[in-house]
Amino acid sequence: MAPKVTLHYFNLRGRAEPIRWILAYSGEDWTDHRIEFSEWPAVKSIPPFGQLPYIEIEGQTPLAQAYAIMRYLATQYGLAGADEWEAGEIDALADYAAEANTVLRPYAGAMMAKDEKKAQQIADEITETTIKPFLEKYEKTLQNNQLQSGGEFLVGNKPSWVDFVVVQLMDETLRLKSDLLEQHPLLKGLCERVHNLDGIKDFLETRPDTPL
Ligand SMILES: N[C@@H](CCC(=O)N[C@@H](CS)C(=O)NCC(=O)O)C(=O)O
Repeated sequence: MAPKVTLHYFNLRGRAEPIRWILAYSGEDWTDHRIEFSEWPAVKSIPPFGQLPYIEIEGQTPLAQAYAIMRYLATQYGLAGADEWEAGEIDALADYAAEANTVLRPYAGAMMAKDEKKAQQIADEITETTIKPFLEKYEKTLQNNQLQSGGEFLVGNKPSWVDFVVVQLMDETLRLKSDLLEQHPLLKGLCERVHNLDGIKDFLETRPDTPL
């Protein structure tokens, strides 16, 4: 039996959500520890860089930084590509998604400040401009991968952690604009496939409803 993982994050989807999907997919027992904002000042000194998310695994020192955590867990659970080249391709697509997530951050800031008018204004702007090129690139990646390897995921012919990162990004942008994927059928199909993977389907049905 693999040592049990505890994931610490706020009670939000945010940076932890694709980590949760990796853990849910793994079929292993894990703990989804959600920290309230009121508790945070008292525990901020615990994680390595004073930030969330971080994970604890029995017998190890804590591991922080969302992408480092995902890479580590994905390697444990067969979600990090078939070889080192695929692992590199996965990293590249994940780093590209990190840029798209940066675009979404002002929206998250406005939501956290409970300024819904400003959040809506930001959502309208970014969905009309900055998000579209990301969608086009991911749609093209899926098209190329289908031609090259017959795969229905972003890299190779099985799911990897970057599928989870990109589908979460799609989920978040769909909350801003519900018809965003109408012109991107392959991305829409990827979202459905990932949402229905073993472990992830159950997790999505039972996760807490949070604003971000
Ligand atoms: N590069 C880090 C960034 C982590 C980060 O900014 N975490 C935020 C929450 S999303 C946080 O801990 N904020 C509270 C604080 O810094 O006190 C990662 O990807 O994990």
